[in-house]
Amino acid sequence: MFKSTTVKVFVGLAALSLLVFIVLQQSLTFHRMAMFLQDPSKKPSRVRNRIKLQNAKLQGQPTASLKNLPDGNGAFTQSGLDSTITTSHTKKESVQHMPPNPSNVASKGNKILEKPTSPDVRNRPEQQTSKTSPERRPRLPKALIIGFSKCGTAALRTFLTIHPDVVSPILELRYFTLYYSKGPEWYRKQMPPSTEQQLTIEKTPSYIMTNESLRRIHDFDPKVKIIVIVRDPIVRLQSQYAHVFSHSDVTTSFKKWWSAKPDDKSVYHFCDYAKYIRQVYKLFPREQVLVLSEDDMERNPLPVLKEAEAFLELRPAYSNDMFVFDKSKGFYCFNTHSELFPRVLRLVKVNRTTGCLGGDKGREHPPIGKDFLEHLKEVIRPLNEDLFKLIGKRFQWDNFRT
Ligand SMILES: Nc1ncnc2c1ncn2[C@@H]1O[C@H](COP(=O)(O)OS(=O)(=O)O)[C@@H](OP(=O)(O)O)[C@H]1O
Repeated sequence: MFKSTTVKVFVGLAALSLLVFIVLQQSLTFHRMAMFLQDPSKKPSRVRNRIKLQNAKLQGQPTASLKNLPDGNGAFTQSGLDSTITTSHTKKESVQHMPPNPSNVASKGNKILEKPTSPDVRNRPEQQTSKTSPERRPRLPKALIIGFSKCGTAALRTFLTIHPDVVSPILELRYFTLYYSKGPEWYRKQMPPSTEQQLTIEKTPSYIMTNESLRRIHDFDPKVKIIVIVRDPIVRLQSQYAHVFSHSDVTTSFKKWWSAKPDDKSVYHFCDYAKYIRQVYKLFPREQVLVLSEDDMERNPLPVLKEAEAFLELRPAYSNDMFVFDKSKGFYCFNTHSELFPRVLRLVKVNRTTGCLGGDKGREHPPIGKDFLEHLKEVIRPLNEDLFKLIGKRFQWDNFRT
C-alpha cells in the first residue's frame, strides 16, 4: 500500500516536470516568434548567423565557419541570357597586404573568392553591404574588347579575367549589337559582381563591325577603354575558314572560298582591319584605344598582358610561371602546376588536364599552296601597310602555314 502510493507520487511528479518543461519550451518559441514578427531583422540567432556567414562570404571576408558552406567560386548561371558568368575579385584590404611577387598575389586571391550566388541574391547587392568590406555588385564595364573575331579575343579575355582586379562575363553579351533595346540596366545585371576597385571588362568581337554599335558604345560611355586585337590576316582567313567548315558538311577549298564572292568582297574584309579601326578613332581618342596582335600573344602572352595591364591601369599581377606553351595546340595554356591553377579552374573555362581553352580554339588550318600564298600576300600587303600607318606600330606577321 505504502509502496504503491510512493510510486504514484513519483510518477505524478515526473509527469508534472515534463509538462512544465514542455510549457516552458513552447513559450520560449512563441516569444521568439513574437519578437520576429515585431522586428523581422531580429531573426532567430541560428538563421541570423547563417545570413551573416553568407554575406561575409559574398563579400569575400575570410571566416572559419564558412568552410562548412559549399565552395563554388566562379561559374554560376545567370538569368536573362542563361549564361555562365565567371568572376575574380579581391578585397581592398587584401590588395594592401599583398606581397610584391605577382604570382603570390594571384594565388593569395584563392582565399577571398566569392561564393556561388544565385542570380536573385546577386541582383540584390544592397543587402551585401557591410562596414568592413567593399560593396560588391554588378557594375557596367569600363573596358571593352570589341574585335576582331578569330583573333584571340577569348584567350585575351580569359587571361585578363584571372587578374585579381578584373571581372568579366564569360559570354559575349552582344549588347551594343543585338540587345541594345534591353537597356543599360539589363546590361549591368549581366555583369558579375565586383567591388569599386575592380574593373569590369566585356568582350564581343562583333562590336567593331558596325558604326552603329560603335556609336552606341560612345553614347554609353565616351570614356570607356577600348581593346582591339588583330591577327595576321592570312592566318585569320585560315582560322575563319576552319571555323566555317567545321560547322558545315560542304567543303570548298580554301582558294575557292577566298574567290567565291569577288563582288561583295566579304572574305576580303576579314583582312581589312584599318577600315574598322579608323571608325573607332573617329569616335574615341587614340590613348583610349589599345591595338594588340594575336600573333604576339600566341608567341608569348606575358608582354601582351603587361601592355594591357598598363593600359587598363591595373597593378602588375602577371608572371611567366602562370603559362606554359602547349605544342599540340600551338599556343600558351595555363600552367596546371602553378599555385594559381585551382583558382583559374574556378574562374574560367579551361581543360583541367591541359590548362588550355576549349576545343574550338586551335583548329587545324587549311594548307595554302605557294602560288596562292604569294597572291594573297600581294593583295593583303597594302591593307597591312594601311593598318600599321594608322595605328603607328608594326606587327611581325609571317605565321601562316603553307
Ligand atoms: N592562348 C590561347 N588560347 C586559346 N586560343 C588562343 C590562344 N592564343 C591564340 N589563340 C587563338 O585564338 C583563336 C580564336 O580567336 P577568338 O577567341 O577571337 O575566336 S572567336 O571569334 O571568339 O570565335 C584561335 O584560333 P584558331 O587556332 O585558328 O582556331 C586560337 O588559336
